[in-house]
Amino acid sequence: MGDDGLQACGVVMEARAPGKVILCGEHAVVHGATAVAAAIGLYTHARIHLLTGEDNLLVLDLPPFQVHLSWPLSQIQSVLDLSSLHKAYPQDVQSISESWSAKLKQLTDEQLPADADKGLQAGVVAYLFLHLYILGLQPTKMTVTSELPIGSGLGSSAAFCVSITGALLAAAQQLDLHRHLGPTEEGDMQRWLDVDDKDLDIINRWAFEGEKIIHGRPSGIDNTVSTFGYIVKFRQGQLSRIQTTMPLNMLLTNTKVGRDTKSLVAGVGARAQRHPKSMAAIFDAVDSISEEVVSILQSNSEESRIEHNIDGHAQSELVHNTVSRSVEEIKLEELVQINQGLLQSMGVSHPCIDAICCRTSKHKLQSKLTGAGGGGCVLTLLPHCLKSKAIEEVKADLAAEGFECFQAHIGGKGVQISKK
Ligand SMILES: Nc1ncnc2c1ncn2[C@@H]1O[C@H](COP(=O)(O)OP(=O)(O)O)[C@@H](O)[C@H]1O
Ligand SMILES: C[C@@](O)(CCOP(=O)(O)O)CC(=O)O
Ligand SMILES: [Mg+2]
Repeated sequence: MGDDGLQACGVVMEARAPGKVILCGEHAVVHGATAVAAAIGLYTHARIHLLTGEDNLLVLDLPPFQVHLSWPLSQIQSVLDLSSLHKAYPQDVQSISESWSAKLKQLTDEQLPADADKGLQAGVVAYLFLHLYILGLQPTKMTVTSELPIGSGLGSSAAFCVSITGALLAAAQQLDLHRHLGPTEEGDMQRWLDVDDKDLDIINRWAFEGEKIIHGRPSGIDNTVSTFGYIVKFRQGQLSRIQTTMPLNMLLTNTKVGRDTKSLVAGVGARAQRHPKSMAAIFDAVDSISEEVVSILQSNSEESRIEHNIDGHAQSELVHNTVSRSVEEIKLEELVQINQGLLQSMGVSHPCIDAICCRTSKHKLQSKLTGAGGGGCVLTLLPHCLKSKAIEEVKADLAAEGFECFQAHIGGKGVQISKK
């Protein structure tokens, strides 16, 4: 018996799914443009315990929200028509119907405290939907923790959907897992297993259905990069992995201004309806930026990183604005600056985001919002030659303004599973 008095039957599965940064193309990607995103080394963990039949409950623990919810299976059965579930099996990905959406909201609202975070309802509805469709009415306890700031543009909603989908499919014994032979991450004693590619596709498609419940109209880029990891180019549901030897270092700064992706995406959609031609031109410009970013990342780095002087002597780096940069870094910084300008035109910047861009530009560094904007996080490109002392100066400058800065590993693996 656990601390909470529940009878776990010994099967525990855990999935971890990374957050992301969008290097270029957020919002425009919802309207069909190309975007480039990378997984970051901050994870959401979903741990599922199968409970014995004595505990006829679905239990959901969300420590970041200090929320503990539990539904008797009999209550769920009395509210929902579960006949559609008999036909469903995990490979057959389904969308939530209007009637299920209304009933799951009702089940959620009965459990959530009156002062609960307003975005939380959608997350809980996504959990109930994914649980009932993937694992059915099996009694379980799911605990979801996260290293990601929630509602800050780092893809916590997608990491939430991907991790719970991974845990549910693992508990349903629907995943082929591979032991990877590489070293475990420093300090991480847990053994993480990679998921077979065909199963990653199923995780991704269910997680997209969860993102739809939370976001309204997601492009799918966040769940895709959280599932598959690495650096991806994404356009209209199609992804391609970007291999690059270019060092991609960035500083992430959290404005700590709360916002939700759903209303920002809806706001851009409304602006596009009011000004279809002008906004289409902006989305086209973003598409060109992303294509250019992809070709920079994929350029034959060693060769093109060498700039030749007029007298024919090669110099490996250019001195641009006092810090040495490769030609690619200069181009990337300009594209980041242009993309931020276009995001401002879409109406998704914020005075705090503008203040961070302004602060970092005083250090000759370029920044843009990442994710939905309206607050949340800003990324700042750090040229590979920038000394750690200079990085500390930028961080101190931003901290003095009340902003929180951090660095994260860029371009790591996607969802992984651990069995206990
Ligand atoms: N660990 C979590 N537990 C519960 N819900 C979560 C968690 N992480 C994300 N969510 C859901 O995702 C929403 C935030 O998503 P969103 O507005 O897209 O911001 P972002 O994805 O940039 O963090 C939350 O309101 C909640 O519904
Ligand atoms: C604005 C958007 O491009 C990214 C949203 O990312 P986030 O939820 O703010 O982490 C929306 C989407 O692509 O689904
Ligand atoms: Mg999100």
